[in-house]
Amino acid sequence: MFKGVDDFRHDQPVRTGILLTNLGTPDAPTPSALRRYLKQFLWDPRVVEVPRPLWWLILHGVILNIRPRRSARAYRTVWTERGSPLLYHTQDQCEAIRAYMHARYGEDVVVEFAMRYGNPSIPSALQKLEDQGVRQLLVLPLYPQYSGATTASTFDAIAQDFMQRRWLPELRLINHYHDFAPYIDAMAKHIERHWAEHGRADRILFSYHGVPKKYLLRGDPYHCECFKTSRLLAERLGLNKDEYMTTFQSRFGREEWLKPYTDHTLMALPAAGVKSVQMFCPGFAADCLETIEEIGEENRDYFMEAGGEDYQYIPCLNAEQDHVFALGALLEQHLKGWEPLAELDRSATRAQAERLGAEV
Ligand SMILES: C=CC1=C(C)c2cc3[nH]c(cc4nc(cc5[nH]c(cc1n2)c(C)c5CCC(=O)O)C(CCC(=O)O)=C4C)c(C)c3C=C
Ligand SMILES: [Fe+2]
Ligand SMILES: [Fe+2]
Repeated sequence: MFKGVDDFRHDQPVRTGILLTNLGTPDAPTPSALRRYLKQFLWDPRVVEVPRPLWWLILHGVILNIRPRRSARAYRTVWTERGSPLLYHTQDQCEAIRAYMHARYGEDVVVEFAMRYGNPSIPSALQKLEDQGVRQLLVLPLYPQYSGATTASTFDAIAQDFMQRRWLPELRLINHYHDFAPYIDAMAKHIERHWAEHGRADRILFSYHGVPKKYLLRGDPYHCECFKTSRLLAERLGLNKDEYMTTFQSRFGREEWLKPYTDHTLMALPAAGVKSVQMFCPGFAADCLETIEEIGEENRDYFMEAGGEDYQYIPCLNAEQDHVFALGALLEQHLKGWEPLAELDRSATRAQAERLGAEV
């Protein structure tokens, strides 16, 4: 009940909200759903840095007439009963992190997820959080390496939604976690488990989504952060320089992208005596079209046709427990400054977690 001018909304609990985001995926593996998705995605000036009148003509005149049908065919090969892999892995991650936070902070922290393009949209998730009384908002874009094309674009979408709102929450956006020790460790353990089961290969390739080379020349730190993740992961795994490589996948269009290219590298390796490879994608928090179909299938063919003998794809961390703990630790590090969570973190948390049965 409203009691006075200094007591506005006193009866609502003040909550901290966590918003997990990923890139997004079409609603269905059909040309019409792909057209809708690609139209929103490829019109984002953070993704395609081509001057607008010209890009509108290319997008509407060429790309949206060809690509939706081709991409729909690719999406059909990865689609499941639960829909797109990117969507259901993100759903699972959200549920696991919600359980993690609930065990520690009870009702004081709420967790939702959203997609930058497509559904569930960022505005719909922000509305859900506002409806739950969120006054402090921590956003974690599930991109370990920062890029303007991904992390900054997520910020744009939040800022655009905020333009329609009167009472903004406190906002913190996690920029990147490419060198966060628990994330490196979760990947290393995941790869070691694969080695324990399948043995090792001549070489392991760490393949990251590419961006046009001009983004690097214009100051985007993405390239550097990918190489740093690879180095830290290799150090943690005890790999020599000739036992691993960093490569870039998923080119789009004709211009030069970050090199070395994953596909060209795989075509050249057998002739250089590398007959077995293992592929891992440290930049993808969840398996999606670009990992399952492009790395798991398409690139396998390039390597085998060039004379390769053994090709293994190591899946992403998805909702694995070590990953959830790493992301949970990352979020908690960023929650620290926010009262009363700092208090809760020290004393009440343990008792609360016990009372709630510590689901995680
Ligand atoms: C056109 C330029 C593109 C840039 C730049 C780009 C950067 C970029 N993308 C990811 C992560 C993902 N991309 C995914 C799919 C995808 N990416 C592009 C284009 C660019 N990406 C397209 C056209 C598509 C759609 C699929 C297709 O038609 O080929 C996905 C998978 C989505 C899914 O539904 O499974 C992810 C994830 C990053 C991290 C990044 C820059 C660092
Ligand atoms: Fe992409
Ligand atoms: Fe692709």
